[in-house]
Amino acid sequence: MNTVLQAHGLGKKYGRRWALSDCTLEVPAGRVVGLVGPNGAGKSTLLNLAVGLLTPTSGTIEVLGSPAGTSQRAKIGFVAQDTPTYSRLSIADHLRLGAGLNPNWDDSLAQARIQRLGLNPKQRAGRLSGGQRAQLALTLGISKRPELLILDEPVAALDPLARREFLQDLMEAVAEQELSVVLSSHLVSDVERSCDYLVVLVDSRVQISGEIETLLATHYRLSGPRRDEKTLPAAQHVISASHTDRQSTLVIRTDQPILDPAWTVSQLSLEDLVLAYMGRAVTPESRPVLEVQR
Ligand SMILES: Nc1ncnc2c1ncn2[C@@H]1O[C@H](COP(=O)(O)OP(=O)(O)OP(=O)(O)O)[C@@H](O)[C@H]1O
Repeated sequence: MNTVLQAHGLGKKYGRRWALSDCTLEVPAGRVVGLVGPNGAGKSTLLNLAVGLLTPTSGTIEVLGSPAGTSQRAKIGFVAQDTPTYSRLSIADHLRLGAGLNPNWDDSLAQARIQRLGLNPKQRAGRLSGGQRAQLALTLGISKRPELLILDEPVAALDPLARREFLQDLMEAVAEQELSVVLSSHLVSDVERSCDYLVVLVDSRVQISGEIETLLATHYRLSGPRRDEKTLPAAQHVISASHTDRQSTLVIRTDQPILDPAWTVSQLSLEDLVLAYMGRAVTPESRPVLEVQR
């Protein structure tokens, strides 16, 4: 498998607290990866380690086949969570800076995007709205023609229409430039719309990662008469369980047919699947990374 991002036992500690720990992950090339998880799960920490802005306390991380670090920067486009821009510089200044700093800079792409967005190149970045700033940051990220684009909650500040346009632009860039993308988001609907690969990070650990299509085809909701989940066949891995006096509802992962007629079996939406993993307490048993690929 050709990977753009590979982490083994990766950890980052601030003082005595682990922001990310024991993170093992492989992200294949050519994907648009959605990284989701609750606040404080470690998403930004993972992305900052990937772009070399942080150094690991433990473990390793490789990006595009080499250890993450400064030598990789030209190949990676990064839009940080707060979409940093220089408030006193104009949009045109930002594009000039981009051209000066990036060997593969595509100026016609950058100019065309700014024009299509209806932004005035003379406008100072400090005067742009949050959404416009995010669009400028995306333009800078895409126009350096990276092999990997990493976006940390790029749409958080955008209204629903601007969000949709932003993601459409991103999809176009993916189709035109053959780049891989990793984006973190709290909005599963956005991930569903734009991503084909999912990583769920909870409490600094990867809970599941895999192709979204495969994940949806291997997870089910079972409901039926109350039952102890320990009595399920070994091939049915329980992700979440809730019980009333008479009824049990389980989310399970399996690649085998479900034969027990006592269960009513239904498919999960991506949101249900994410919530099932997000709600899971991190216990020693839930720690192994579940990698689902076909
Ligand atoms: N510079 C820092 N110093 C100390 N602790 C930090 C620092 N940066 C992050 N942390 C802690 O590390 C943990 C992971 O933070 P991180 O920002 O990676 O989470 P996140 O998943 O991106 O969260 P969110 O969805 O809220 O943006 C949190 O508990 C956070 O408080």
